[in-house]
Amino acid sequence: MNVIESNQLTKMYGKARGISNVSFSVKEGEIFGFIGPNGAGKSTTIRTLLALIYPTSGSATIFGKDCIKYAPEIKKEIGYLPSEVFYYENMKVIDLLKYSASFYKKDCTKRIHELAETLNLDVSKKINDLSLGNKKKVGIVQGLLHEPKLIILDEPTSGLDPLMQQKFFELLREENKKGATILFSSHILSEVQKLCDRVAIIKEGEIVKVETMSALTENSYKKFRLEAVNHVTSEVFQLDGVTDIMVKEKTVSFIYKGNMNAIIRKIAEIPLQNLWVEEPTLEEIFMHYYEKEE
Ligand SMILES: Nc1ncnc2c1ncn2[C@@H]1O[C@H](COP(=O)(O)OP(=O)(O)OP(=O)(O)O)[C@@H](O)[C@H]1O
Repeated sequence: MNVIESNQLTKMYGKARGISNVSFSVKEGEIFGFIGPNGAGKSTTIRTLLALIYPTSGSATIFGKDCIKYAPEIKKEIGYLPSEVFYYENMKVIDLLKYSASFYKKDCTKRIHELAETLNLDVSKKINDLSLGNKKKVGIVQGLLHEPKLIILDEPTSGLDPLMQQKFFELLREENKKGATILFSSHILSEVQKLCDRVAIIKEGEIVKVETMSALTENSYKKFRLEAVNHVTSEVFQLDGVTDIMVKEKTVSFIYKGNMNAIIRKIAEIPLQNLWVEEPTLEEIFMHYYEKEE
């Protein structure tokens, strides 16, 4: 079953593009990454799914129900951590969390204290006195205290130190093992790689690619780097499957996907000093997608 299904979702801010024709689905039990540079449309997509803003056209379902029409009902089963959190500064953390819990029918007291302990959050403090990272932790506890079936996180790690990020990821993996589906938006590739099963890449408001993490990182792409005896030009490497060519005097690098024999034959035409064949970093793979349609 698909927990989220977005169908040609479009949001215009007046004449300005928010997102256009965004279609993707998140399966039950998945940790799904949503990745793209600043301004790509991640928050707009998430806010539309949560009915915090309304789509200009297109539609989406969550748990099989229209996300706008059934928003109040759907939201009871969602834990949401927005990219920026704002609180009543004078409140104590515990009072804020109890207030958040009061919107749900179950008793969340035990879970609040478990989560606070895992994240080293002192719930007796006033919001005012918390650092940025600790405020973020309040948001995390708030998002998870009712043990939601779907967790939606918009750039959740900003402000968390590396150790806390690790704890937070462990927490998310535990929730996922217990059955929660997770939508995780980020512009940090390495953290998406650590956590997610599948990823959608969004660029300038449009989904460029949806792919499993393993397919993206494992087999298909190779990075070639070679040092020729003489100067070379990029024309030599105009071959199907070659992208991201960079030439600097006698050195050439490019990303290749395709038949290995074809590229090796091409390289063999050039007198070489040295040759490296490497796994591209996730950055290089993603840059390739970002740039592809320009
Ligand atoms: N309230 C708004 N009014 C007008 N334009 C907006 C509004 N919110 C977002 N936009 C525009 O919509 C586009 C998508 O923005 P969005 O915040 O969804 O991107 P994002 O991928 O979440 O980026 P970031 O990581 O920087 O938050 C951007 O061009 C942005 O300027």
